[in-house]
Amino acid sequence: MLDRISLTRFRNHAATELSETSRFNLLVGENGAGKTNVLEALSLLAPGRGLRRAALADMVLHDGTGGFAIGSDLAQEDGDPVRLGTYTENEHPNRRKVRINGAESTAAALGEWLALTWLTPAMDGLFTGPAADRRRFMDRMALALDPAHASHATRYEAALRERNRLLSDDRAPESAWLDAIEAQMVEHGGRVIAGRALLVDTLMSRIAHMPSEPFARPALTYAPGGTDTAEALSQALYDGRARDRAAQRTLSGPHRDELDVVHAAKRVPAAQSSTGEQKAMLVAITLAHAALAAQGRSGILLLDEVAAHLDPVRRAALFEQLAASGAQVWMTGTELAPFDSIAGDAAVWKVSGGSARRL
Ligand SMILES: Nc1ncnc2c1ncn2[C@@H]1O[C@H](COP(=O)(O)OP(=O)(O)OP(=O)(O)O)[C@@H](O)[C@H]1O
Repeated sequence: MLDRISLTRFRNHAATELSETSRFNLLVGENGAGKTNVLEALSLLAPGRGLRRAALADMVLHDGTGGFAIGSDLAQEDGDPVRLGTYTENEHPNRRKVRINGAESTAAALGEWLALTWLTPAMDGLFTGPAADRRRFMDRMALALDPAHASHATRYEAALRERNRLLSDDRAPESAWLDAIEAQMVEHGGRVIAGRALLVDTLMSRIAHMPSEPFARPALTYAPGGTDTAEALSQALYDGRARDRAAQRTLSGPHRDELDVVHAAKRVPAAQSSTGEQKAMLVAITLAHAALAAQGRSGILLLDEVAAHLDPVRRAALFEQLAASGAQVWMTGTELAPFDSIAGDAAVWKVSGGSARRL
């Protein structure tokens, strides 16, 4: 469990400290108060770019001097808490540094301590938006099963850009060059394909054990972009050279993957389900992911404006599942009322103007 969370010059928080935290933590306040900023700060205690995928330089308090700093104590069952911290410095506003127990460390090392999962309003369009968002969603979740997944995805993308550049060049590309680039794409793309397939299988086996009511249970299918193994990718790239050169881009590979999501009971694609059903399916995926991510690590769930958007029955079911999940939960809302049933057991802060007051 995270405790003694401090935000220094982070977004609109000049100096905010949250201590005596609980399993359930509620941040309530008006729009623009700085609630999501607290969740974003927590999300930076994990590898990656945080829940807004924003540039680090944008996170420093406007008009402030120096970088930002985020710190927290991670309680241990036996022994002293582990001190986790991440910060930027004035000279390098886009480079983040990490300290664990005071010693310089890496963002990847944070992932060995904490398993962070989040659901934010920005994800509401996940099923209806571009496939690239769903691929990124799969890749972020796949990190829970293979910490190297992100690096394979990045290196595949880099090789893909290089192949596309060669294909769109006026001169015909040398086949030796294509051989070398395709070898890179196969090495990393093969891992991306395997990682996404394993993720979807693992999520589905967890979702299958969830009650089908009151949440809409989603059925997830990984739909590879033409190739479902490294060997098939290798062959498809080789066979597709002439076709891809005519198209001036690579037409098959994991950059064309899809994540198909269907409302399991109604057999309706998630993209055609109601807003509330889509939210409920996202909640189910988030809970399944949180459970698989937390194995051997402390699970932290960040739910931004989720509770108020569910009807009372689903909200009660959400709280029940959260309680059973074992994760530390951070939720935001503009009012306390939707949290009435759990507020008595929760740590509650009123957030306003970039500061937080314990209620
Ligand atoms: N780098 C920054 N420095 C200062 N303020 C910032 C910075 N980045 C964002 N803000 C401010 O933070 C506020 C938004 O905070 P946040 O998104 O946490 O609000 P919220 O409480 O979650 O609100 P809502 O209920 O509307 O989602 C905005 O007023 C925004 O201008």
